[in-house]
Amino acid sequence: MSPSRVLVLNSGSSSVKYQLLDMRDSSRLAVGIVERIGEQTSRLRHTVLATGAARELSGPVADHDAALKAVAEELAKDGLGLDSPELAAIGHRVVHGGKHFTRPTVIDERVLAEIERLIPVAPLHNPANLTGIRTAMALRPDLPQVAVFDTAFHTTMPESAARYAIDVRTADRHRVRRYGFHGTSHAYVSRATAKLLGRAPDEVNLIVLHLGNGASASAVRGGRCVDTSMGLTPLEGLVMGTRSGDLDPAVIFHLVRVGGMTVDEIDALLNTRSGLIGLCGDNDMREICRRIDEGDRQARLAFDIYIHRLKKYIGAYYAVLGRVDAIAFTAGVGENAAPVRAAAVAGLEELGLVVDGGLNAVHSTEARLISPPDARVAIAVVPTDEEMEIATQTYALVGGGDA
Ligand SMILES: Nc1ncnc2c1ncn2[C@@H]1O[C@H](COP(=O)(O)OP(=O)(O)O)[C@@H](O)[C@H]1O
Ligand SMILES: CC(=O)OP(=O)(O)O
Ligand SMILES: [Mg+2]
Repeated sequence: MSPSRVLVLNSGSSSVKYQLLDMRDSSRLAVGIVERIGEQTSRLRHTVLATGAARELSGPVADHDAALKAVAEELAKDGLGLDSPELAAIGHRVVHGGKHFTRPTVIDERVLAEIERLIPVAPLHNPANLTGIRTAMALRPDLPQVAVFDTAFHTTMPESAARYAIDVRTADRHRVRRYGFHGTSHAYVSRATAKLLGRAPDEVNLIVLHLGNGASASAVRGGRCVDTSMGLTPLEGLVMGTRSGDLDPAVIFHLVRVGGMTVDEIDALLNTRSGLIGLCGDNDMREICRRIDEGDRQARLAFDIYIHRLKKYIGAYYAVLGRVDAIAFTAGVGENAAPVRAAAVAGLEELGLVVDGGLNAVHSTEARLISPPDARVAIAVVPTDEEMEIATQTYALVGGGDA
C-alpha cells in the first residue's frame, strides 16, 4: 500500500506544534508541542493517540533544530519515527509566502530562498519555519516537504483591499502591500462553517474571526477572501495578545522623534509589549475575564478596547460583503471565551446579529450555532484545525488524495 502518513510541523517563534496523521482516514496518530524553545524551562509534551500514552520532558531545548530532533526521537519511541516507510510527506506551516505563493508548494532550494527573502516581513515566524524545514529535510532528504502558506488564502483579495494608499512605485519596489495571515485557518473555518449551515462554500458570505494569541478577521465571499485585517506583517488589525494591531503610523515617528526610541525598540514594543499584555499585563483572556469578575478596572479597559476593535471590523466587513450569512468565531479565544463572543455583537441587532445566551454558554469542541434559529445572520463557533488543513493540502499535492 502506498504511504499515507503526513507529519505536520507548525514552527512558531518559540514553539513547535506537530501532528502525525494517517490520511487514509484522517486520523491522528500522535500530537505534541515543544514550548519555550531557547529558554532553560523548555517543555515537550507528546501524546500517542492509539494508546493514550502521554510523555512530558522538561529541560533546555536550545533552538528549533534541537526541538525537531527531540520530536523525531519521541516519535521513534513508538515506532512512528521519521524513517517510517509509511510517511508520505512532511507539511510545514510557513507564515509569509508573499505574493508569489498562492498554493501549497513542494519545497526546493528556490522555495527556501524565497521564504528566506521574506524574513524582514515575518521576523518572528519565517526564521523558525525555515529551521524546521531544513532540519526535516536533513532527517528525510528523500521525502517531499511541502510548504503551506498562511498568506495563500488571501491572495484572492482585490487590489482595492490589498494596496495601501501610498506612492505606488515605492510600494511596488519594496513589495509593500497587505498579504494577510492565518489563511489556513480562515480557509478551513470557512468551509466548516458552510458545512454547518448545510450550504455550499461558494454560495455563502462569511466573516471569520480567528482570535488566538495572534488574531485576525477576514471577509469571505463565496469561499474567496475579499479582505482581511492583517497586512504586510501580522501586526495590523485587531488587538492581539501582545500586538497592538491598527494604530496611526505617525505614532512610530513620534516615538522616534519625541520618545528617542529606535526602530527596533518600537518593533519590539508593538509586537511583544502591546495588545492585551501592554494594556493590562495579561495576554490570556481567561485571566482577564477572571480579573474583570473581581472588579479589576485595568483588565476591564483592556477587554473593552479589544472588543471595540473587533466590533469595528465586524461592521467594516459587513459593509464590504453587503450580505452576511454567518459570523464564525475560532481559535483559542474565539472557541472558548463566551464573554468575548457576546460582547463583540452586543448592540448589533439591527444588523441581524443576535447571540443566544444559553447556546453561547455551552462548552463544546464541536462546530455549533450560538444564534437563535430564526436569526437573520447565523453566529457560529467553529473550531479551527490548521494541522488537518495542512495535512490535507500536503497529501493532495503529493498525489495522495483530493484537495
Ligand atoms: N477557556 C478559555 N477562555 C478564554 N480564553 C481562552 C480559553 N482557552 C484559551 N484561551 C485563549 O486562547 C489563547 C491562545 O489561542 P491559540 O489559538 O491557541 O493561540 P496561538 O495558536 O496563537 O498560540 C490564549 O492566550 C487564551 O487567551
Ligand atoms: C501569523 C500569526 O500571527 O500567527 P500566530 O497567531 O501563530 O502568531
Ligand atoms: Mg494559532
